[in-house]
Amino acid sequence: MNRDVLRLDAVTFRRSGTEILHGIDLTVRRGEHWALLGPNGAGKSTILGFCGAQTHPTSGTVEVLGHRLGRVDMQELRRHIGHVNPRHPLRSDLSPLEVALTGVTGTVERAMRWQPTDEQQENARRLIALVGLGEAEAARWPTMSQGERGRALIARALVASPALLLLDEPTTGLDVAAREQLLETIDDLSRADPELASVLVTHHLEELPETTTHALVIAGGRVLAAGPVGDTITSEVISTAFRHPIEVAYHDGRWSARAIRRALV
Ligand SMILES: Nc1ncnc2c1ncn2[C@@H]1O[C@H](COP(=O)(O)OP(=O)(O)OP(=O)(O)O)[C@@H](O)[C@H]1O
Repeated sequence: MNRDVLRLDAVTFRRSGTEILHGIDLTVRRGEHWALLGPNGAGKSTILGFCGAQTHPTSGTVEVLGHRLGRVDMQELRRHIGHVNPRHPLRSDLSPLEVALTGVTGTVERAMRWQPTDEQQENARRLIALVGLGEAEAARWPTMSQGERGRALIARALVASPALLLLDEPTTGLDVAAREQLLETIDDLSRADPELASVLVTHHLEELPETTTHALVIAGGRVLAAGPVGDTITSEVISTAFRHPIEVAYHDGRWSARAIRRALV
């Protein structure tokens, strides 16, 4: 069985006459959890756009779940990818369960004239409990906290049993407790389904889940380092990426970073 979930080969991307990505290679296999790290404007969201079958590269090839972009119905492919976008444009006052069910129809709002089956309801209810929203039946999207929204969106992403989960800065804007709870939820998902693969975009090492297996560090549209997380996230690589002297540390499954201050004399 082919274990590649995602494969980018020599991918470039050009917009408005400027090359934004220069020859990106990335292979994600089943059960791997990748972090995409880099400063503002590095090209992380653009790469996630390929992973999510949202955009085509200018040159190079992208294969998602065994299908080459350009030769496949992108909309159909997207049904098998769970994409958690913090700017999810939902407007109506759906409950967490209803938000999760929009993942079945692949719509932002509740689909017109559509009723979930008992089995779909049951599955969505199970996922809502899994992400820790089992007690939040009365919550409604417009007044949910950022953390509750993030969890509801993860349940929505999982409802179609995706092989690939994409998380775009899932913990941005959360307080420390909500961030830690969400990271724990992500870790639980990885442990519950050893075949699930994921790609998580962040600027912050502190926001990497413990279950992160690999990292790709990018700056200025180029890969600086990629591979197993422990070999890839080093003070040297992160300092180069963020163009500032930074010391990284790893303790008990979690990463942190701080600037190296010049000693006072
Ligand atoms: N459609 C576009 N037209 C022109 N430039 C674009 C377009 N989309 C992205 N860019 C540029 O490409 C670069 C990479 O953008 P991208 O959003 O992928 O970076 P990022 O690493 O996700 O950044 P951030 O961390 O700030 O979200 C940026 O300089 C951005 O301005």
